[in-house]
Amino acid sequence: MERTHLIPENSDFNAAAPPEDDGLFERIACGLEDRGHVILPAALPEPIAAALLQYLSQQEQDRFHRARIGRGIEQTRNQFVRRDKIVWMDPAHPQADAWFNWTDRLQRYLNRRLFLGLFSFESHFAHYRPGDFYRKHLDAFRGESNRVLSLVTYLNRGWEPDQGGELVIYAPDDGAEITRVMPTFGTLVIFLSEEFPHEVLAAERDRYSVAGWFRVNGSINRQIDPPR
Ligand SMILES: O=C(O)CCC(=O)C(=O)O
Ligand SMILES: [Fe+2]
Repeated sequence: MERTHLIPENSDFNAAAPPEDDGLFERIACGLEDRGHVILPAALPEPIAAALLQYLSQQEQDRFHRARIGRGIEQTRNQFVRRDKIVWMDPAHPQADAWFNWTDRLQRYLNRRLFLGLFSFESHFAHYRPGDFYRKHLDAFRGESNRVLSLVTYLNRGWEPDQGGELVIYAPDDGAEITRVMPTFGTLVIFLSEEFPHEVLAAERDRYSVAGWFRVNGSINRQIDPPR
């Protein structure tokens, strides 16, 4: 059997550097350069979204746990700030391959294009049940974190405008509302972590997202900075 015929040319199997990503990566770079944030509806390539959905479907609900606010000993389970449940993604999981491949290529593209010096990436699934929220917050505080870029995408098919669950993004300077993003399937939201306060409004239905952070290397004494 000629196996080469099983894999069409220019298919996503060539994960090394599909040129079709460059248009998308460039749109992201331009948005970040001009405004510090970018919102692209239905932009995540379908095979990657599909792999994420499959990975998500293999996560038993009991693997989701309450997200903690803060780090180390200061971590508290703060029901007033956020109600979602999360599960960190494992880069070694077979269904995580497409996602981490893609975020890796994006990281390299943005480093080349914007000299961001991004060094690592971590991400988790989040599940918001009906009524769950995440109050206005920043993903990183200047000088206290090495999170540079926040990346969010959504895994909800058929989301309707009246179902709530929007991500509200506020301006860095005067705190005015900039935009509301519906959590529709494959929508990409990318913004500077230290700059943009944002919040997740309660929804009428279950809301699934992936949130991730690109970090710079904050290693001290030759210890590689541990993620999270
Ligand atoms: O799900 C979203 O729209 C954003 C989530 C978020 O802000 C976070 O996890 O830090
Ligand atoms: Fe956030």
